[in-house]
Amino acid sequence: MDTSFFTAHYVLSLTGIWLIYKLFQALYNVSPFHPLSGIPGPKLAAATYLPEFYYDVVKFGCYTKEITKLHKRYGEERAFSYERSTWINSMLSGPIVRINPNEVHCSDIRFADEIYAVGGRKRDKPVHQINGSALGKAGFGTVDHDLHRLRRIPLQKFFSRAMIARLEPDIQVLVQKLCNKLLAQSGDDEAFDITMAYSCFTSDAISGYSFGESFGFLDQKGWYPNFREPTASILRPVFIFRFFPWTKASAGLGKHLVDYMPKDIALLVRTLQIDLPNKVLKAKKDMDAGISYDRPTIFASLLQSDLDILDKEPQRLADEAAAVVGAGTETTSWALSVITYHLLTKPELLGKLTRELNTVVKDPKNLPGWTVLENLPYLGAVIQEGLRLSYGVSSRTARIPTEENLLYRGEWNKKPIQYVIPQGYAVGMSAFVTHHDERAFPDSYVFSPDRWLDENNQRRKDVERSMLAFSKGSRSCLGMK
Ligand code: HEM
Repeated sequence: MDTSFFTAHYVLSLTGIWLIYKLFQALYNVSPFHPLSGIPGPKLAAATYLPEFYYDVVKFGCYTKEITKLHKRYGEERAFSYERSTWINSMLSGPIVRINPNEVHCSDIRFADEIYAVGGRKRDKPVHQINGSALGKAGFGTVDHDLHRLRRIPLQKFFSRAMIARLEPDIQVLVQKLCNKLLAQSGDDEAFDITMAYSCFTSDAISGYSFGESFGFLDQKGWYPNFREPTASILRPVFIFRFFPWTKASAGLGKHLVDYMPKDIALLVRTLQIDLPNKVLKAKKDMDAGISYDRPTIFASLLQSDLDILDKEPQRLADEAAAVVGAGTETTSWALSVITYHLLTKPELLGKLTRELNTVVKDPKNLPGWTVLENLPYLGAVIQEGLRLSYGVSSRTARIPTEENLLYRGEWNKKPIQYVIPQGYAVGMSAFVTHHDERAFPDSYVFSPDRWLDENNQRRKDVERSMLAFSKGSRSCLGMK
């Protein structure tokens, strides 16, 4: 018998053993012995990752919509209607569903502070989720609670309200530049894509603040290149990375292939993989030579922090910087685009906002400070509504309570319900699901800033509590201010 027979036999045996192992694993996952066995949800999702794979990888990023349906399906209860003399489905939606063998999804905002806890309550990020990020060494992509905390502290100082307040004059200069360019363009008859304009603006603002030098996208003629499309392109394989983490190695090859990529993707890859690591080295050199700057860059702040020496290694700091660019630019520019779209298509809302702004803006070329603007109720409401309908991170973001079980108590269909989410298992929420909870946001697809204000034109704290745009707790957005 030849060696190819033995090789085929060996491969088939290994495949068989693997399939039997997977079968037993699936049986255990749906058995009463599994710690999540008490949580409602489809059996196939409890047994395997196949439904998530199908909706997120094959149908590309559709599992969130499917999760919305699961909340509806597993919240329905049959009740007899005496009026209609028939059985009907009642109950709005089930608050807790099992969406894969090791993860639970929640649609009840009242439970958010338990999931995304603060203080000493430890919350890891699930490895399955982090696998999707090519920035494993950034705080954003850190699994372990304690390590994440250490990495977050210096960034938290860098993005504090006081530090951001010092940035205000620079932002005003950029806003003026943006407005001048938009006004100049509005004279032309040609339509243009406002999301590109905002992407240029947010990239310039964040790079100027974080790296001491702006990318300069607003200075170029027109709006291209910018990082909007390239960011979408490099985020596309996220779901494949999640299921096949070894494919992430391909992300590191980018810098060797820049000469063969489309111009804008090459620019982003060069910035993230070549320019940012070089900036770290320069910041280190400057620091060693005793050179300091009026306003520190993100790298100088991290290098001067109490982080472990290994955590100050150039590639990790470059990952941290790339995470800030990734997390901050497209979220913010998309929120601005959503707001712009709704204001331009609803002149009555634009009129109301303009009237309010006119009470404080005497000269459009000399805008009042944020301390004045933040007191305008309708402006605040427009921003909140834009954040709600732009979702920020629309897909789910989960946490693992590593040292405590979480107890969900609620009342559904006038009956008390209770679930225990055992420690070590992931539980998450999605802005897309939460922001369309009709109990908190009636007619949730309608852009309606008034929902954020009460009859006295004051902010409605109860509605604000239902918002998940910046996530919550110890890993919430650092750029919120
Ligand atoms: C409309 C604007 C923004 C929205 C809606 C938003 C939303 C979010 C959300 C939902 C998270 C949590 C993600 C998770 O749980 O995995 C997050 C994290 C983060 N955001 Fe933002 N973000 C915005 C702007 C910014 C800006 C301007 C910056 C910085 C310049 C920034 C930096 C970060 C960082 C560094 C993290 C990771 C925090 C950590 O893991 O400790 N974000 N953001």
